[in-house]
Amino acid sequence: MLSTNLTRSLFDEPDAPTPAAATLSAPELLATLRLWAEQGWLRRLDAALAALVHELHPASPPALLLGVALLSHLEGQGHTCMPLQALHTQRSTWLPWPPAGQAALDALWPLLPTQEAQWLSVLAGQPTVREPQQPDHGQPLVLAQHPLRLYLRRHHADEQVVAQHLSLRSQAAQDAPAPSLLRPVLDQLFGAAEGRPLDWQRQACALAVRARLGVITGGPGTGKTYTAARLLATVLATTTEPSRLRIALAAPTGKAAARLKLSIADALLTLPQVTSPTTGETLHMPALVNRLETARTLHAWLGARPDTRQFARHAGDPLAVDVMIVDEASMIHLEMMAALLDALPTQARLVLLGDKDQLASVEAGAVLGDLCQGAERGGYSPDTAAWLQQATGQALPAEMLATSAPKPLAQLTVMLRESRRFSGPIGQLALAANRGDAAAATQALTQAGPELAADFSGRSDRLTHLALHGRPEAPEPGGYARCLAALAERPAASEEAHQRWVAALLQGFERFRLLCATREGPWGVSGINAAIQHALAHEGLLRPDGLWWPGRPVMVTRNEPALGVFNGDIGLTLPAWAAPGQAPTLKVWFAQGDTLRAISPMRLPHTDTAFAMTVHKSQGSEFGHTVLVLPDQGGQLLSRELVYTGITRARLAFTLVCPQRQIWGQALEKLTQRASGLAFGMDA
Ligand SMILES: Nc1ncnc2c1ncn2[C@@H]1O[C@H](COP(=O)(O)OP(=O)(O)OP(=O)(O)O)[C@@H](O)[C@H]1O
Repeated sequence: MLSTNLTRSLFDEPDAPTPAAATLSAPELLATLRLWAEQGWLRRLDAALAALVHELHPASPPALLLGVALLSHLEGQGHTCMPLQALHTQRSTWLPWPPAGQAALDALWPLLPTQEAQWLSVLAGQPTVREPQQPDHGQPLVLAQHPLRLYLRRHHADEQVVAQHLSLRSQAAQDAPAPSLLRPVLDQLFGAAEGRPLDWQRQACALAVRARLGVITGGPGTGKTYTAARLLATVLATTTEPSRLRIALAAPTGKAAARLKLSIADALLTLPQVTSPTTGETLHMPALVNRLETARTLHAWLGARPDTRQFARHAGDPLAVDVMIVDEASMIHLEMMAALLDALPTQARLVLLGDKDQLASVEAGAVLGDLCQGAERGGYSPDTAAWLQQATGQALPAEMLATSAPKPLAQLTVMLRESRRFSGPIGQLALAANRGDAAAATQALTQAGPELAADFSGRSDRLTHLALHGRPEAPEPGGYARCLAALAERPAASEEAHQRWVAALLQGFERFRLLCATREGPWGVSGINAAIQHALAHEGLLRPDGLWWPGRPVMVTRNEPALGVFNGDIGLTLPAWAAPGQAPTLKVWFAQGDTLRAISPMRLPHTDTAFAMTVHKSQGSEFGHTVLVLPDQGGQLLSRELVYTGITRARLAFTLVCPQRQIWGQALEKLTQRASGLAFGMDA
């Protein structure tokens, strides 16, 4: 039933509801939401949550029931809250539903208040809604102000945890090395400062040791890991007992973690000699590299428990680390960041590395994006600028100083701007895509050298041919046929030879990958995987038989901590070593740094075939030749960040396959916006 007050207040509005909306009973509204779920505009969960709120409090106003369903829907799209004023003023941005869905929304839209004050009077005091300052009785919803936004309680709690920890960590650490101590260390690591252009890597090193948190963002090849290695050297050179420092390396995926460890170890070994101004001793880098533990996924560090949201490490039983460097931080969602900050001892230093322009995680929240808002413009306070000048010997340009009240997080964040590895045609394409400059991106794709190519033909047979045979003219031709031809060359001589064969096949497979925007449909992951598998079988390169067959590449789709593999890890199904006369069994092989892990397929029930994978799942990985496949229809998943992330997975060659040319332009135009209150929580 509609509450009488609400009905009256809605009818009093100039844009009074259509009678249909105004006379809708709660059961009718809930039935409509279920219908929307059947249409695919909402998830079943979204409609069920509205029903739960109604069940908890049958007098809940319809605006609340519809609002909850929309909030839950937005959560599924990666938002952590629903901005109530923006929902009204920018409806098509937050709810870009198809035309039929829009028409259905139109009919119920008058149920929703148009002004924050009206929302406040509808929601405040509802037994299912809590305001942050009110006692927590387990209300499923939280209403926060300035600006007014509605949360599912879990996200509000996580956001509070993150905001509180970040605020604490952003204060200058009491034991931060004095600028006079830092200066000689940075000069040894980066060369003398005088007469050199501003070096953001040097600034990043200095800022990251000033507080308990450092955020280093930058595009591919801008030297994030190069800087992180120097940062470690800086910490070691300025502490009194460097041999006791416990250093942890982490990333959201196993592949990214392994890559971080290799890059950091390489960078440490090529550092110039550094003498500690504290101890007077020269740092012994090989010893430090030997002491570095294997880099692990965040799930592994935190002790993720399968099928629960619980972690073994938390404030009551924290991680035993002094410095933690986390790469690919753009993939960390709100809940994971809350768990990480909760489990990290307060005195430990946290350094986040990542590219703020990449796709955010599938799960709700875009923490790195929130932290790096405005990073291009610096926003440093006069105090930070003076401290940096003393520590680095370089002055920040005036345009990098804050023009209004300086934000605490800006004082910890540095954006690296010069790409060292990514300056060729792929780099140019990535820059154009990141600017949303479709004309420049298309020109780069179609007129640059053999590194880049585009196929707008819409012919699936051409895509399958590309998947099998690559582009012979490209610096890394790619194509699965070449890689899988080695399947027939399994050595029988020795177990070592067999291991080398497995390692070479895994390496070959990593040189080429198809990345799709979508899962379903002929241009999505499942359709393309099926087409490639069929074509490889047709050419006699594979013999698919049941679910498991030699040459089947798989992606693990669930964390399996007991097996040492995690969601997103990629393996290849190959025979195990068998002594002469014995039948080999099939194993799924994973490369983990320099070692191979073989797991019985029976122990891996949660896997997908992975000739093609989603762009989302490719984050943290790079391939010699990357093929980005866009769908033939637009949709919510397409965005500039998705295209940019796809392009920046390519090391030597990139091919775009886009069956409808206008989809390319549409994708580049659409910049993703994720609702979050983190910045407001931090500034409060
Ligand atoms: N200041 C520098 N001087 C010389 N070489 C550098 C410098 N900074 C980075 N490099 C080199 O540039 C390459 C890319 O650096 P690095 O791997 O640290 O970048 P990244 O930002 O971590 O890249 P990705 O986003 O791919 O992880 C490396 O070979 C590194 O040694």
